[in-house]
Amino acid sequence: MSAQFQRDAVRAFRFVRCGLDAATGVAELVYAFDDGPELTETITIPGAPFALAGARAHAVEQALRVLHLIAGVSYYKAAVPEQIRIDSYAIDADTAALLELIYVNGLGEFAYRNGLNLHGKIRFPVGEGRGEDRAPTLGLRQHALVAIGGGKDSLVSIEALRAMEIEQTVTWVGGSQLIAACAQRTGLPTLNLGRALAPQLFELNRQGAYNGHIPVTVVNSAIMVLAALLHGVDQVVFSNERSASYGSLIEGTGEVNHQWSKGWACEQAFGDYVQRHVAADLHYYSLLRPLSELAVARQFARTDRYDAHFSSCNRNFHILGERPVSRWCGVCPKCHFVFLALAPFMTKPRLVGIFGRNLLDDPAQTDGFDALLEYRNHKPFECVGEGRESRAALAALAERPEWREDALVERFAREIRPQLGDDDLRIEPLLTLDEEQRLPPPLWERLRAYFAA
Ligand SMILES: CC(=O)N[C@H]1[C@@H](OP(=O)(O)OP(=O)(O)OC[C@H]2O[C@@H](n3ccc(=O)[nH]c3=O)[C@H](O)[C@@H]2O)O[C@H](CO)[C@@H](O)[C@@H]1O[C@H](C)C(=O)N[C@@H](C)C(=O)N[C@@H](CCC(=O)O)C(=O)O
Ligand SMILES: Nc1ncnc2c1ncn2[C@@H]1O[C@H](COP(=O)(O)OP(=O)(O)OP(=O)(O)O)[C@@H](O)[C@H]1O
Repeated sequence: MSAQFQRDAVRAFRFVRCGLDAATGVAELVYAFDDGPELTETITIPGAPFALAGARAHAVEQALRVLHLIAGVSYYKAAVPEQIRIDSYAIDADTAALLELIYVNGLGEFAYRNGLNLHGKIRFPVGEGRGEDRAPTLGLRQHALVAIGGGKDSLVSIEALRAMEIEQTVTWVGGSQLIAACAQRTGLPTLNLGRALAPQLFELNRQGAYNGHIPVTVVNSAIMVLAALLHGVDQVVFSNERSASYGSLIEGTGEVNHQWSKGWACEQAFGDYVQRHVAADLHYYSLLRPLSELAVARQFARTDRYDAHFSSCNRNFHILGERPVSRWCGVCPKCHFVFLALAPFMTKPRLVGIFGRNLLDDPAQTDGFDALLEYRNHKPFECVGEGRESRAALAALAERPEWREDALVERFAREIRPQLGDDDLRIEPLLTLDEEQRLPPPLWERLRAYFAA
């Protein structure tokens, strides 16, 4: 970008065009501010050439457009202008409603941190004379593209699908070596989807664009839906647990959910949309929706297959910047939470071996753990479990001889626990399966049996 970016002078964000080259599997998603230079994000789906015709070609076009519209959130946020324009195709009211839901809620943390109010401000233009599309059934092959993120959650799903003998391909977006190593460790077929943000975005950031969190899970979901159609398979599986539906409670503001696009509202809206507008037999669902973070941690602890490979620490996943020296930084909210969530279900030497140290015996981490407990602070803007899960996990550790003398466990028992009622501190009620989920019905029954076993 040559001219200096003046975010407040921008009038319109434009969805310029999108296209897919079926011969190479490369999709281009093009955006612009006003009449400024084009910003092009590139998505690469391996496996080309793809033979597309008839209803499948139409479904691919629909999936490409919805990806274009959702991935635009990374660029729109740079200026949050009054106007949104779609230059090369029209959308219906249903599509506009989905996008407004995703943009307003998925940018909730971004808006809060930047002092913006997006409610009622984001309006996608609805084209004239378009009725609602009803997607046909395409006869997709029974097979799951399962998203892998390098952390514990997706590995729990992958092992569950393996146990239930569901054919799966372990799939991820981007160039993370850590995710690649976990994927390889599964021993299953893999698929690595390419995503390159428009390089000018980083320059816009340097020039004072608005910046902040975007709903990355629904962007990855839309990429995987496109990949599923190109590969002719009928399931896109994520591993978002029920705890993700609950945000941080901010005094004077209300609930702000960092992980909104991992929550139930997003899964329902996006999954239903895909079946109505893209392909009636393409199922998008989260296998872990019925589980809390603690239930996922308990399940993860049942095998040590990934101990030396996985990491939930987000410092591993930056696009820009240096790679961390260790898989676990040990000081961020995700390290704190995952250590705490696994502790009730693993031997202490195994857990300390994974992290390389005992985070609960380090007084320097007091504030970090207090935020998880919602004690004198709100739950961090990160993908961590609910406050009640952290409180129940610490209460359980306070009863265990091997943990109770560690600095932060001892402090919890002395200072915090007496202020809490016993009902708030039991782990067992947090381990039950919830009914809220959108798994294909026969799979739900089998999954129930698997987790109960
Ligand atoms: C790795 C990470 O946590 N990144 C967040 C961080 O970004 P940062 O500037 O420190 O570095 P980069 O990730 O390299 O990004 C550089 C800039 O690129 C833009 N950008 C990046 C990805 C994208 O999809 N769209 C973008 O526009 C952005 O301008 C970046 O500054 O801080 C940002 C907030 O300022 C966060 O938005 C970055 O988060 C990434 C989108 C990300 O992938 N985060 C996941 C690790 C993450 O938070 N996953 C959650 C799921 C949450 C959800 O679905 O909403 C999880 O752990 O479960
Ligand atoms: N690069 C990626 N490509 C595709 N899917 C991803 C990617 N990163 C994360 N995901 C998926 O997004 C969802 C949310 O990610 P999240 O980080 O919570 O999961 P995780 O890495 O499996 O576990 P953890 O919570 O321990 O980090 C998961 O279903 C995960 O598989």
